[in-house]
Amino acid sequence: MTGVTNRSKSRTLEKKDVYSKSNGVISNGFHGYKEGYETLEKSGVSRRSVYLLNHFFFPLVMVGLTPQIVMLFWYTNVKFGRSYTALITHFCSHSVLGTLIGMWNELSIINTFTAGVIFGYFAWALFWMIVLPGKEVRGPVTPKGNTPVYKDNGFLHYCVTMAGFATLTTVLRYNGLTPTVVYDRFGEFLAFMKVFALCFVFLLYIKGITRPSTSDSGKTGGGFFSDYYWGTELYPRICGIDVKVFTNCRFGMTVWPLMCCMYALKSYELHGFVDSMFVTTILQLTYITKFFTWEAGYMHTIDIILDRAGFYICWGCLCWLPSLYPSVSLYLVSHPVRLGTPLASSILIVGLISVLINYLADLQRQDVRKANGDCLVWGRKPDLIRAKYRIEGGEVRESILLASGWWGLSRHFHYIPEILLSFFWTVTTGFENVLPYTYLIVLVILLTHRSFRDEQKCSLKYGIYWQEYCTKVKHRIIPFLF
Ligand SMILES: NC(=O)C1=CN([C@@H]2O[C@H](COP(=O)(O)OP(=O)(O)OC[C@H]3O[C@@H](n4cnc5c(N)ncnc54)[C@H](OP(=O)(O)O)[C@@H]3O)[C@@H](O)[C@H]2O)C=CC1
Ligand SMILES: CC(C)CCC[C@@H](C)[C@H]1CC[C@H]2C3=CC=C4C[C@@H](O)CC[C@]4(C)[C@H]3CC[C@]12C
Repeated sequence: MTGVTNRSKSRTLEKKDVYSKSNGVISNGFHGYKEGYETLEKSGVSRRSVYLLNHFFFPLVMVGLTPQIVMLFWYTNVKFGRSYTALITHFCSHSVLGTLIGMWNELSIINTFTAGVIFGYFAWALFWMIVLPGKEVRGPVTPKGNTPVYKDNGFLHYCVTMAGFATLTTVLRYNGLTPTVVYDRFGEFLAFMKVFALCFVFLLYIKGITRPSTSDSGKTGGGFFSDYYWGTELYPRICGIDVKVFTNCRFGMTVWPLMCCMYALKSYELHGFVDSMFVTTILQLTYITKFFTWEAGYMHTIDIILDRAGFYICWGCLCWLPSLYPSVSLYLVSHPVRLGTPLASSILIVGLISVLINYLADLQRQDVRKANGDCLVWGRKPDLIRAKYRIEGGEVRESILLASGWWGLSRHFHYIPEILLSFFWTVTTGFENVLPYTYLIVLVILLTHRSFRDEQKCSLKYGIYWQEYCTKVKHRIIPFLF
């Protein structure tokens, strides 16, 4: 072990001069637009066009389209027999605008029941977020040199909320009621959340400019749409509550399992026990439980350290996530599939193995850093790169890049079990319809895009040390292929 550490140290010294010339300064959260220009300029695209594309058209298109997509996705589920073909045929005969107007006319967005349930849940989540105990954990140092501190009570919060839901369900059923009313009126919930979240993100935009919580804030320099989409603050806190922890973990990631349970219950009310629903529910709940046991690790991912609290992250977790992530369960409520015990248990087993691999990979890089490299990886001394980087102000820090174990197979190997897992929880629906595969398709796009964004960030942060990692571990996601 010492050998590895010493070797790394001397390598670092050899590189000192090169490092100071390399671009070792951490990106300030603006997603490396400068590098984007340079690459595109080389290919003949003018700086002005790239600027407009990155700062104006892309955010504008995303802010304009994704809220409609969320609603249309739900509408296809309930109105068009879960068929994209039927939706497109309707577009052709009634126009897209006509379809959207028809959809909105069917919804009463402002109703006290929907608002009551949503704000009731907010109050519940905030209450437990504040009162539940948790170890103090420190996030990574920010580009401006701040170190955010979190209370690690996510797993407890998850347990309390699931127990609360079980109790509420029992009480309601005892009185002849059911929580599956959320399934019946999901369109209203979604419409309310969509509008609420758009306004909330606007308030965050204003807050980031006028009353930021920390120095990791400010405009992106790309105009209103860029600021609204990417956010104006990295770690906004309101009355001590961390906004991103709330939107991502206490809302998005907690509402997802609640909805899975609600859909499973609805399916049970309609069809009795259905094995496909059972398998998909167990796989999703296992994945989410895994997330909460590792929540402190999530504080080191680009969602938290790079992405600001804007439309992408906050609207995404308040609206996109509850609509899309549990959608396989939603589909199975009206399309129950009987798999039979051998097939159901095979899917369950391979799905659980996928969660385990994904978990072990995330844990491995975390453990190696915690032990400062003084540990074994797959029974051997780890292959490490002690990468230096500079934070704003010039201070140099060091971080470990693991180049063996899961992180030696490819640079984002853990995305493979993540994708396989969602394939397994989706394949329970069979191959009749493409609609339940929407989440899987979006996930593949999201993770591929994320791998590029992350590598751009790491390359900016670590300079030649990142190049060294890329030389050692040649492939991005799929070993020997990509
Ligand atoms: N279902 C979904 O929608 C999604 C799920 N996920 C899942 O979330 C989890 C975390 O996501 P992930 O994309 O990994 O998070 P991140 O992309 O944020 O993690 C990447 C970070 O890890 C550090 N890192 C990169 N390579 C190494 C290495 N070789 N050794 C040590 N540290 C390294 C770098 O941060 P540093 O600056 O600290 O060096 C890098 O920025 C995964 O399990 C993923 O599958 C992710 C995205 C979407
Ligand atoms: C606006 C939209 C087009 C896009 C919104 C995307 C976000 C909702 C998602 C982007 C990254 C996602 C996540 C990253 C990592 C995670 C860890 C994993 O273990 C659980 C899931 C998740 C929290 C996941 C949640 C959705 C995103 C934030």
